[in-house]
Amino acid sequence: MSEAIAAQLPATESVLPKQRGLYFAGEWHEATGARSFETFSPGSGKSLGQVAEAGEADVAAAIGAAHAAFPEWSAVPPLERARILRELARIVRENAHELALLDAVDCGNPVRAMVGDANIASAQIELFAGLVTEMKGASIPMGPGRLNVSVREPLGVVARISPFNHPFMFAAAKIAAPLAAGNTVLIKPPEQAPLSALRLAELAGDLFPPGVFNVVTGSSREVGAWIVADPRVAKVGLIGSVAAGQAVMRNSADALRPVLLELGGKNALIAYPDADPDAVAQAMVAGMNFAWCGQSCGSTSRVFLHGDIHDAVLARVAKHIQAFTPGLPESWDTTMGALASKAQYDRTLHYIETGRAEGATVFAGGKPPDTPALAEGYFVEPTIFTDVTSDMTIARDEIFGPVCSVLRWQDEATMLAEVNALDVGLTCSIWTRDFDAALRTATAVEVGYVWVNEVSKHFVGAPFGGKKQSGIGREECIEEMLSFTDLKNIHMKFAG
Ligand SMILES: NC(=O)c1ccc[n+]([C@@H]2O[C@H](COP(=O)([O-])OP(=O)(O)OC[C@H]3O[C@@H](n4cnc5c(N)ncnc54)[C@H](O)[C@@H]3O)[C@@H](O)[C@H]2O)c1
Repeated sequence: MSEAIAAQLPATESVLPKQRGLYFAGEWHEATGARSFETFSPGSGKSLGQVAEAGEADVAAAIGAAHAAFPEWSAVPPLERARILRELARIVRENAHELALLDAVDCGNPVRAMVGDANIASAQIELFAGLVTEMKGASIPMGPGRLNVSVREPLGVVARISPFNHPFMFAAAKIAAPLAAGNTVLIKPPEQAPLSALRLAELAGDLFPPGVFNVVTGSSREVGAWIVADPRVAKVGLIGSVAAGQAVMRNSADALRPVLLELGGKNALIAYPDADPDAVAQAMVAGMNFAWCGQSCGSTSRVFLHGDIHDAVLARVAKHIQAFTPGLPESWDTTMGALASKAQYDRTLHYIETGRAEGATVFAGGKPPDTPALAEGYFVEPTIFTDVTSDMTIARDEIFGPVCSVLRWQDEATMLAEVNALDVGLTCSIWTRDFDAALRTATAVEVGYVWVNEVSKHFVGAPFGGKKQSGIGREECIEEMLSFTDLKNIHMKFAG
């Protein structure tokens, strides 16, 4: 089976985008001064070529194109916008393997997992295509001869800035809601993995009138900062770290511009004494998203095991963790890829050292693999620390690497206080057969997304987002689309 699919995968060179420039106003542009930066494959260390390095004037030109296209696009009837989005979804689905391979070589995640990403992107685009007529307003009966209506209007230029862990999925899926609502978009893909956004523009850019969909690339955070500084941008949606979210919000203050922020997490998996130890062991591993080296905002990297089942769960973890062995991302059989960059690799190894130094026990992994074929890439084995306490650094910081911390608990109130002690609150996974405990805990945890006897999965249409410093706003649902609209109230009085 896997051989047959591997045979269908195109050669890596053939999936690289030919265009490496900036895409705006429906055309490809060189960056000012023909500046560029090099992008590398984190699995092999090999160069994947040059990509345009946008300067401030280039960013301004791309925003100008999006701004100029807004009146035309916002006037396109909703069902026509939906038709174009469905066409986009079809193109994404038809090219899922090619796009997945491109992401695999550029960001290090395994190709098989990235096919899933492309299909999720497609499903989300279809969701928003189906929601275009739900951009409804309301009316208030104000009496005879009067009509009071509230209408929803698109905002204008929406900027979407994304991180490296799901490059294509974020490029494709995150444009759907703003476009469905009649906004134009500018995307800024991650500096570590910019290629799939360029390929998206190659494949689908001409579906839209010029200026409706635009892409700018760059190797530094400045590019994102220039976007945020431009007063013509009506809303910024950022997926990234808490620090970047704070910067975007701060820099949006002068313009009094709304922001949509999907930021980091240090999420808890909580297992009660009645939970099935094998199911919890499996969930511990699944919740870490080891396929993409734990580089997922929703990863449940703090595992709170009740003392009664602590040892029984750990006794079953090895069996499940075996499913994840670091391998070359472009190989169909690979179940766990490479970290996205040297910075992520160094950061992960640093936290592993810190965990050891602070007295936690390495239960699994804890080092790069010994495989010679992986020596040039940024690979780290799936790592589990036991004997972790809540005051340890590895129990507090988002590592964004394949490192899971296991904590033992006895008293529910103490455990919940520890779960809620951090400034972030994105997801939580609760394992119990006791309905009361499940509901009590789901209510008590200060997060935006809770699973009971499930983990890791997202559900198209269900609101995803964080509380506290994990973000502002919700995505993957109708509220995401409505967040790219504003309400206008119109009161009419008719003669006679
Ligand atoms: N909540 C979610 O849905 C979600 C999903 C994926 C990743 N994340 C988070 O992303 C982080 C990992 O990604 P990262 O290290 O690439 O994040 P990052 O914050 O360093 O970068 C993310 C993006 O923001 C840009 N950026 C950085 N600083 C900026 C600024 N001051 N102004 C404008 N743009 C700026 C970067 O260029 C990049 O495109 C983790 O914290 C992770 O939890 C969150």
